[in-house]
Amino acid sequence: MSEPSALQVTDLTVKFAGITALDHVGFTVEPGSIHAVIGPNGAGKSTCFNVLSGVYRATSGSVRFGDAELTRMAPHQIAALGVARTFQNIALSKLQSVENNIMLGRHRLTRAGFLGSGLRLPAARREDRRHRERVREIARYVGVAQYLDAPVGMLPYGVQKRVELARALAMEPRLLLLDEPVAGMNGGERRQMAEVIVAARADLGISILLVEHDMGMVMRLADEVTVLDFGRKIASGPPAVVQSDPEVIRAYLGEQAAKEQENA
Ligand SMILES: Nc1ncnc2c1ncn2[C@@H]1O[C@H](COP(=O)(O)OP(=O)(O)OP(=O)(O)O)[C@@H](O)[C@H]1O
Repeated sequence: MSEPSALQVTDLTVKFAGITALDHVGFTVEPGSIHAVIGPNGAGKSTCFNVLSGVYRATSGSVRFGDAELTRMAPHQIAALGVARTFQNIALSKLQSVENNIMLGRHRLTRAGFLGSGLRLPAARREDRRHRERVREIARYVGVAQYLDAPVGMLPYGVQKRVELARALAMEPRLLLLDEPVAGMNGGERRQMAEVIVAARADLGISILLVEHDMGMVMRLADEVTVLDFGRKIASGPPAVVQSDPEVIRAYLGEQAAKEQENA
């Protein structure tokens, strides 16, 4: 077991042509905690996630996971450190079975590699069997074991989201980045997903960083919340404190007013 590591974001700035999407943002995800990043539309949440997982480059600032500096790493190098992510829009192979999709998460842990498994060498076969056993275990854990042989595209949306979580867990991560894990789900699906997230933290001891629009979910799940607005951090702290912060209320009321104006 490797030592638990904190994720430390310091002075993170990301500029696109003419837009400062993140402006000197800082926060720490403590080992074993659930940390939420929230904020109105366009606040910079996705940009932040994309920098943490190596998809976007930071303009300046630092992201450290334990001793590693992530800002200059490619996505696969970050994944190899034990940082797994899910996507806002499901990124699974729709025609492939649930089992094969979850297996993809185990690639970084596969020693035999493509050549060995392609030639069906005995060692590769044994390894493949071991990985498939773990995949079935994880599938049971997130409640999708009954769908292992089904093509992902045939399954209800809420199940697909759980398969995506299973694929991320199959990487045996130390830090899990969840991008809007309950977006588009109904009430029952949201509750199930929340239970799995809480259980994953408790049973596996991993840290979880989530971006989420569902405030009820954030308030129930998160130990710490960081609030962004127009790329700046405007508040941080435990959910109850953040919820009653005047600047946070103002930011969300501003968003509400903008929506009402759009609909008028
Ligand atoms: N690839 C990009 N190129 C140019 N501008 C971008 C890019 N990605 C994000 N932005 C801009 O950066 C700002 C922050 O966007 P971001 O998507 O990070 O916000 P968000 O908080 O995730 O919003 P939402 O809740 O709507 O997903 C926005 O002004 C957005 O238009």
